[in-house]
Amino acid sequence: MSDIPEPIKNPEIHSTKIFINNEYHDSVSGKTFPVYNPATEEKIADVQEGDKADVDKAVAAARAAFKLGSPWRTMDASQRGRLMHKLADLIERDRVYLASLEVVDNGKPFADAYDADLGEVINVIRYYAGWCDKICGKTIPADGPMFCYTRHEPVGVCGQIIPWNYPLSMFTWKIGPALACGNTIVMKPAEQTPLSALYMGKLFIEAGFPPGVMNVVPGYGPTAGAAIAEHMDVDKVAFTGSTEVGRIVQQAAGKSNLKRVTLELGGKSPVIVFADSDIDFAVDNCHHALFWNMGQNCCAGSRTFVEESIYDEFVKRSIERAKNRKVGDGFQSGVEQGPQVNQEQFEKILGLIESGKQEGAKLGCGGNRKGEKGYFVEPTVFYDVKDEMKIAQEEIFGPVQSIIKFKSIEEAIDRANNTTYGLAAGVFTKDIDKALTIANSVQAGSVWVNCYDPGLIQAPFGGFKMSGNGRELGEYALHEYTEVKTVTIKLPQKA
Ligand SMILES: NC(=O)C1=CN([C@@H]2O[C@H](COP(=O)(O)OP(=O)(O)OC[C@H]3O[C@@H](n4cnc5c(N)ncnc54)[C@H](O)[C@@H]3O)[C@@H](O)[C@H]2O)C=CC1
Ligand SMILES: O=C(O)C(=O)C[C@H](O)[C@H](O)CO
Repeated sequence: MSDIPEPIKNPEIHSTKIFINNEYHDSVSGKTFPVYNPATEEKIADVQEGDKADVDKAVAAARAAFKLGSPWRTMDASQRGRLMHKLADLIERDRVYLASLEVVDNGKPFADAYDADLGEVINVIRYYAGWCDKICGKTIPADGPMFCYTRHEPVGVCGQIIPWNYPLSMFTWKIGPALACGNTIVMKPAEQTPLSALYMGKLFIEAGFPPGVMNVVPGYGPTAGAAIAEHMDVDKVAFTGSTEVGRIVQQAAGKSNLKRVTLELGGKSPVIVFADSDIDFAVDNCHHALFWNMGQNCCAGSRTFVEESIYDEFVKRSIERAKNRKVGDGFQSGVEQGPQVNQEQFEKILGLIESGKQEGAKLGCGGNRKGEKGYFVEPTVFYDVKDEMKIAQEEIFGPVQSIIKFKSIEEAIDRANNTTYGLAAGVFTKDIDKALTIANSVQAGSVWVNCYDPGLIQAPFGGFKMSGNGRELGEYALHEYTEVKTVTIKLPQKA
């Protein structure tokens, strides 16, 4: 972890308006919506509420910016890279402010926001800045007297709908590859956490991006989000969030203009711990795999499978670790866990904890709200969890660990795969054969061996099965933001 500076405990809110064409606008309807601090339940700001009419304006701006001959379309790719590096410089300059904004808006601990989230944000933009002038087509040895080559062209106007768990990280996972490939963007941040995305508008202006390349429309899902997914002039939509809404977005694309769709959805990711692993190391990693970011992580290790012979000891140590987890306001130093993002998530989690108790899982610790104010949940560990229990099947998205016993590797693989999800998986063992057997057998977009979610921005991330479509991060994400055009030229003769 880098040195963590002092946070700004009461960050001034600079941007609450809709960002279109490098200007801030009021909503067409005149409506606003409130944004709350989940640690205090107090209102932070009223934000302009975007809806279809605002999305139409943003799409028109993005379309104009994408027009052939526009400054963005005629800009050298290397210059796009320089703009992105400038944007990363400005985020670095404002890192403490942006991290503080994430704390008041989302609730996460400042040290995590500053180090992990903002660190990732800056790295992602720099990584994709480097790609801008390295996105190449191929020359193809086609039959006949032909000169055949491909161009990797930008898709066009990209709608991007993001969640609240990593407001600025998810923003940059989406804009990084989209900008590197030369697209224009209409972004809808989550209604719970729009503030950092709106502030980014200022940095886009300062970095020198042409108007209309980046547009941010805050608002609700079924209105502003749906307007993007259904829009006839949006060429691609990228979505991160619940599987339920992912399905709606894909249907909306199918019913409108068949826009390209990439989806990064929920998970119920297994972590398989074999008896030969270093038990303290495995306990600590499985703890972080689940409790990181208050459990609000699409790839949270939410089914901890532990081999029978070490099960009791593993459970005992996991409970001790969870009991020591420091919960509190994200601005307090040393805090590991802040509040859940809002009342809806808080109630969903408490409801699932209740179902675990009712269905007979054993409660090792936690199980309740913490304190009287703010959406804090006690770090909770269930053991003797059975596969058919709701807590082992549904995405909880909260600080609730479920520890499950297994006997053989074959059984562990079958049970790990017995889910509609397929986002990630972890394995802890010192036996390379076991590690590779699991890595080759689990249905998951990412498999981590003796680590969990190391956050490698150079490597692709995405889901098998109902955890999504397409890949984010790394070189793979570039394929999701380009159309391949084949150009064939007839030659007088083959030479
Ligand atoms: N994969 C992930 O990282 C995430 C998973 N989730 C899961 O989803 C559950 C519910 O959380 P929500 O915030 O309700 O997720 P959600 O899927 O409703 O929200 C994600 C984004 O989708 C937008 N949205 C909602 N309805 C839409 C629609 N009809 N058309 C277009 N966009 C729409 C929202 O405004 C937000 O920007 C969580 O408890 C968790 O299990 C939630 C957030 C992130
Ligand atoms: O929750 C999500 O949607 C993510 O993709 C989160 C990533 O795993 C990552 O930890 C974000 O920093």
